[in-house]
This record gives sequence, structure tokens and C-alpha cells, in this order.
Amino acid sequence: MSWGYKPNNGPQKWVENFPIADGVRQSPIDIVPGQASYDAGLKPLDLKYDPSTCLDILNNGHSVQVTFADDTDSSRLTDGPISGLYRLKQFHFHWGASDDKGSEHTVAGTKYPAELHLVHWNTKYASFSEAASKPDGLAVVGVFLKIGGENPNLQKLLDAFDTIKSKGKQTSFANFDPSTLLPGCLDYWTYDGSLTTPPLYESVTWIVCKEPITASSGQMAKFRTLLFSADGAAPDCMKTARVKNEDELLSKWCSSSS
Ligand SMILES: Cc1cc(C)[n+](CCc2c[nH]cn2)c(C)c1
Ligand SMILES: [Zn+2]
Repeated sequence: MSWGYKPNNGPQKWVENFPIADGVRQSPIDIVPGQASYDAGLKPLDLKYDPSTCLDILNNGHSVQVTFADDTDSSRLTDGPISGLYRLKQFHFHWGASDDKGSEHTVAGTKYPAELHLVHWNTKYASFSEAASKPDGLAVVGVFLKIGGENPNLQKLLDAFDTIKSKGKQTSFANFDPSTLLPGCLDYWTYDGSLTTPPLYESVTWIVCKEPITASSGQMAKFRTLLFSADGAAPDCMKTARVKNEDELLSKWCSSSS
């Protein structure tokens, strides 16, 4: 049984195969703005993306992911809290079964309907896979999605979903500029954390934008047409929202058994 988001293979169970789940810098976290300290040494983010590095869009069974050519420095992140240059490898999303939840990080307990992750790797290492397990290996820019007006840039992605509905499907996806998914203001919170899915490596400098971007409720519904399951298997609607603690689980149990 591989990891997933159900009671029998979800976040509460990952520690059985990935003991780092009980590690010292595990993500996601609840970001409490009032408790965040201001660091005058931090620089503004410098993100430069080249749409010609965009390769394809994939349903990997856990999320929808857009992958980039990372053999040159043309799509990269510098400055912000990091030193050196990190290349964009992929971006993907996390979302929930309804508009009231879905983000991985929360802000003073507030859940957003979805969260975009732009995954970059440190070019001091030879490749993404080598960097992925190093303490300074990855820098992930997180952007919250909130319900609002239709997002025309997001729509370009959603229009490709019908061809990658089930697990393992991928299709070419060219000339997409990820900077069109960034908020106007790039103020951010930052902390040292981890991948939020197995293998849960403690290798991520998290950079979470304070300003969300918008998606309409209909656009969020489109994410939920994606399937965890492969072609031919019983359709299993993809929702990657986490039930992060026992009492949430308990409340789910109580409500379903009342
Ligand atoms: C080697 C590796 C494996 C995985 C599932 N991921 C994605 C994990 C993830 C998704 N969102 C936050 N972390 C990364 C970035 C690297
Ligand atoms: Zn992610």
C-alpha cells in the first residue's frame, strides 16, 4: 500500500514507513504572523522564469505537476532568504474536497482552499535528486489560493486537466510562464522545513508568500475532477487536504457516526 491521504495511508500513518515524520523540522506548519520575527537581513525574492523551459503537465497520482527543463539557469530563484542560485524544477498544487480547506500551511489557523508550490533546487548540487535530501537542497515558494474572481492564468492549466484526468497521465505543456501565478506583492514568511509528502526530507527552505492569488469556486471544482486512480480503476477523486491532528480526525469520526 503506497502513501496517500486516506485514513489507512494518510499523514497520520506516514511515520511507519518514513520515521523522519517525527523529525525536528517537519512541514507544513501553522504560520502565526504575530509570532514571526522581522529579519532586516532578508532580501526581496528574485524570481526569473523563462516560459520556454516549460515541458509538460502530469497527474502523478498525488497532485498535478508542471515540470521544467532544469539544464540551464534560465528559470531560477536567487536572493530572498537563500544564498546561491536555485533552479525551478516543477510546480504543483495541494487542494481539498471543498473550498473551506486544502492548503498545507495555515495562517493563524486559517486554511486556504489550495496552495501552489514552486520547487527549486540548489545548484551547488549536481541535480534535483541529489539536492532533494540535503538540508539546503530545496527552496519551495508557496502561494495560497483564495476564492475570488476567475484567474485567467490558472485557466490555462485547468484546460489541460481533461487529458490528464487519471494517475500517470501526462501531456506536453509549452510556453507557460509561472510568474503569472505569483501575487503582485512578494512579501514572504520563511522557515527551514521539509517536503510535505513522503519521503518528507528535511531539505526545504520554505518561502510562503503573504499575499494569496485568486481562483473562482468553479476553478477549484476543476481541480477536484482529477483522479488519484489510474485508468480503469474505480474513480477516486483527488483531494490532498490533510487532517493534521487527532481531534480533527475525532471530529470527523464523531460527525460521521452521530
Ligand atoms: C524527491 C522528492 C519527492 C517528492 C514527493 N517531492 C514533492 C514533495 C512535496 C510536495 N509538496 C511539498 N513537498 C519533492 C519536492 C522531492
Ligand atoms: Zn507541495
